[in-house]
Amino acid sequence: MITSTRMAAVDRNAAALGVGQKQLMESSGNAVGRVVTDVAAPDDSVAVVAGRGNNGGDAFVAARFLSGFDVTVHLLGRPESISTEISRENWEALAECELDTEVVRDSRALDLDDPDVVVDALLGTGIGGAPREPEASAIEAINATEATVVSVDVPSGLDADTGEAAGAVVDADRVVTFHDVKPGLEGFDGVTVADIGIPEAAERFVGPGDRLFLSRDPQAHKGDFGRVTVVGGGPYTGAPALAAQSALRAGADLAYVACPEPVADEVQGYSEDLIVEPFVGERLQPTHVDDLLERVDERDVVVLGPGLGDADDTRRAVAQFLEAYEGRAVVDADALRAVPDVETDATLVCTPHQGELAEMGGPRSDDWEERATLVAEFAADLDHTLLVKGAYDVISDGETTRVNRTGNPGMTVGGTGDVLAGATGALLSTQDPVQAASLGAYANGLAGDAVVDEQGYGLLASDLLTALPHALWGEHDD
Ligand SMILES: NC(=O)C1=CN([C@@H]2O[C@H](COP(=O)(O)OP(=O)(O)OC[C@H]3O[C@@H](n4cnc5c(N)ncnc54)[C@H](O)[C@@H]3O)[C@@H](O)[C@H]2O)[C@H](O)CC1
Ligand SMILES: [K+]
Repeated sequence: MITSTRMAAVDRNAAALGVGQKQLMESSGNAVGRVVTDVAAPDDSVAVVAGRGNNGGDAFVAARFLSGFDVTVHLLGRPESISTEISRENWEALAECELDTEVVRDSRALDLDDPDVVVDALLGTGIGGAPREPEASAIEAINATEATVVSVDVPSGLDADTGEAAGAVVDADRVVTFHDVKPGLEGFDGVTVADIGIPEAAERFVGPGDRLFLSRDPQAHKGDFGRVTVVGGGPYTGAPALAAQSALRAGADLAYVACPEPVADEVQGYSEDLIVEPFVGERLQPTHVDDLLERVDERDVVVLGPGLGDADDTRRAVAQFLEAYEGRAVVDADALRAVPDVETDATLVCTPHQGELAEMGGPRSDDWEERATLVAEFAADLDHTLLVKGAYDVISDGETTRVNRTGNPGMTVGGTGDVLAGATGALLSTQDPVQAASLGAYANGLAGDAVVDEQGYGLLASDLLTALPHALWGEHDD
């Protein structure tokens, strides 16, 4: 089962791995051609009804695999309005090959001429809202025929994620969908899921396509993108400041730092963008927990751990906080070792390096594939999401397992883990835990790669802060 955003992300990741959209379109079209050949009788007439997006492009390709039939390709709309290069190229190839094509400028002129088979390629996963004209009338025209209807990817008019039809929808006999079944097709008969050659790596490895999950709604207002509270500091002051600044750089609207009084001025000194909320005493202690829980109750995410130190009473405070907290939290550094022993309703993303994972009772393996399997098993036992840092970061909640390959040896410098924790915290306010951790690891590593490309090694964790926004939202030529 795959949602349309995840499908678009996998598509994009496949392209970044060198398997481009045009290759996928060729495979999609070939799969459609095979199913039509299956359902049609020799000499059947086939009417291909295509839209201006890649759904139509798939059908232009399919037409080339139907040479044994009497095929007419009807393009709904002007060729110059075909919305993608790869679709336009496939349309032009049909004309060059003198295949029977017709440009339908006005849907009333769409004459399907009573075909035996219709290939419905008007609208696929790119649909937005109820079908407008001329697609709406074309859908009615298709439904008015006696033909066997084969829909490309999804019946035109259907929302691939919800299975709802906001308006007209094609009454399909068969559906040829690509790569994985779409949620909206559940319960449909006659669905063929075609493998179109998307490499498993396009799903396994975090890539540029994963950034499609980030969106900034222009109607947004303060706080929509997360109020993040870093609970840290004590023996160390840089760590909570890095984590909080990183949360802002990764899109949080507000970053608070709850830290011991004696270091509050120092933490504030790092950046005026932080809202520092000191608690009395040298370090986090159980007496602070109730007030802390109250403070974070109205906020989105807590980042627990940077610079906390591992005094016994601090460890007890961490455990007590986690047991009572029911929100979303990133748990890092000294706070990690409390996790295996606490019962909590909180949604946690734990970000250990391999040494910290071992201290949590987790597995060790230098082989990333074996580590991915072992981490998934441990995450399932813990019932939380793990982001295990390494040359290959492994992210898993026990169900979904991703691997991130961005980053470089320059990032072993102190503080990069604090930056990762803060960025992941910001993302956790709008993304599901595995996606937040995947994007956090990807962006942190990409930022590190950008800094090292620019200046060579000698990277400072604070250098990542300025590179993070581009890593998440910038245009990349990958
Ligand atoms: N990996 C894969 O799954 C692949 C899928 N392929 C095919 O690509 C389509 C998605 O293509 P896309 O260009 O994003 O959009 P569509 O063709 O589905 O439709 C967009 C097209 O239609 C217009 N439009 C949008 N909403 C409406 C509406 N409500 N009324 C009228 N017209 C509308 C819009 O302007 C565009 O012109 C996917 O389904 C697969 O078939 C790739 O071929 C290969 C890999
Ligand atoms: K379709």
